Amino acid sequence: MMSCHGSGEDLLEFLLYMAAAAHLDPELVWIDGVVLNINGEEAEIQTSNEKKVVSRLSKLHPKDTDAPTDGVDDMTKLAYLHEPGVLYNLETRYKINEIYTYTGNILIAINPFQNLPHLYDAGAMKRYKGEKMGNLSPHVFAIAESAYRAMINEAKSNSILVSGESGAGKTETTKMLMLYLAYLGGHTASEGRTVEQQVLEVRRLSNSGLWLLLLLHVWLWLIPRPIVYTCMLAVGQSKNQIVMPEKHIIEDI
Ligand SMILES: Nc1ncnc2c1ncn2[C@@H]1O[C@H](COP(=O)(O)OP(=O)(O)OP(=O)(O)O)[C@@H](O)[C@H]1O
Repeated sequence: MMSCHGSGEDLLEFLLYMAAAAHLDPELVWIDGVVLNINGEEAEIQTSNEKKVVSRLSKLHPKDTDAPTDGVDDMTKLAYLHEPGVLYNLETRYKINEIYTYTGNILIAINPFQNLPHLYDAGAMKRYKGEKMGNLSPHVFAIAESAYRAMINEAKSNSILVSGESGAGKTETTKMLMLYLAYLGGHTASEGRTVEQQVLEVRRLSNSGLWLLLLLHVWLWLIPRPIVYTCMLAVGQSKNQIVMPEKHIIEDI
């Protein structure tokens, strides 16, 4: 919690908070506002939707007033890392069609529910090729690039974990990953099909692949537990992660 010091004017200027907002509007989880007065453990707040509310100080979270108006591309750059701060940053970026944001080396992707072809065209793939993660704006291609380079440099298999609720965009994201990996693999034809065609054909198997995974999962529950834990650990240790936040959380900001 930000400390309160200085004159009354300082208070207005410095104490910007986000308040739990469910009691203002059931659609909202958090809302930003300015603290007008503090009385003991309670604060009077002017919210950004022009309402005055009283909230307990313990329910307020400091807002990062130094963050750029269009948000930060990596959550680790936020001065305060708390739930409303993270959601506010994602929402700010989403409004300007920046659907990707890093948290360290994890990529958070938000479903744009619209086509953004400029994000995935040949020019974009060319830009990300050979670039280290973090040199360019957050992108699913940067994750694929980093996984691919690590695989080549360490001469070991690599994996990318894509997780999120149903409809969050996992399939679309996986398509983009495969598109980029196919691009890196070159376009040399083998058995009459280019690498790109072959990789994209694998994509069509993905739904039946999911059923196989489900069967594997059921089977794993029938065999001794240590084996199950080993498999889960292997997934948990994947360095390249893409997380798709649940839709309702983003919509509730
Ligand atoms: N990056 C994106 N660009 C444009 N549209 C997208 C993107 N990601 C998702 N969408 C849209 O959202 C829809 C749902 O996405 P998708 O099928 O990838 O979700 P999913 O997480 O795989 O869902 P499920 O787990 O139910 O299979 C897509 O059909 C597409 O219309």
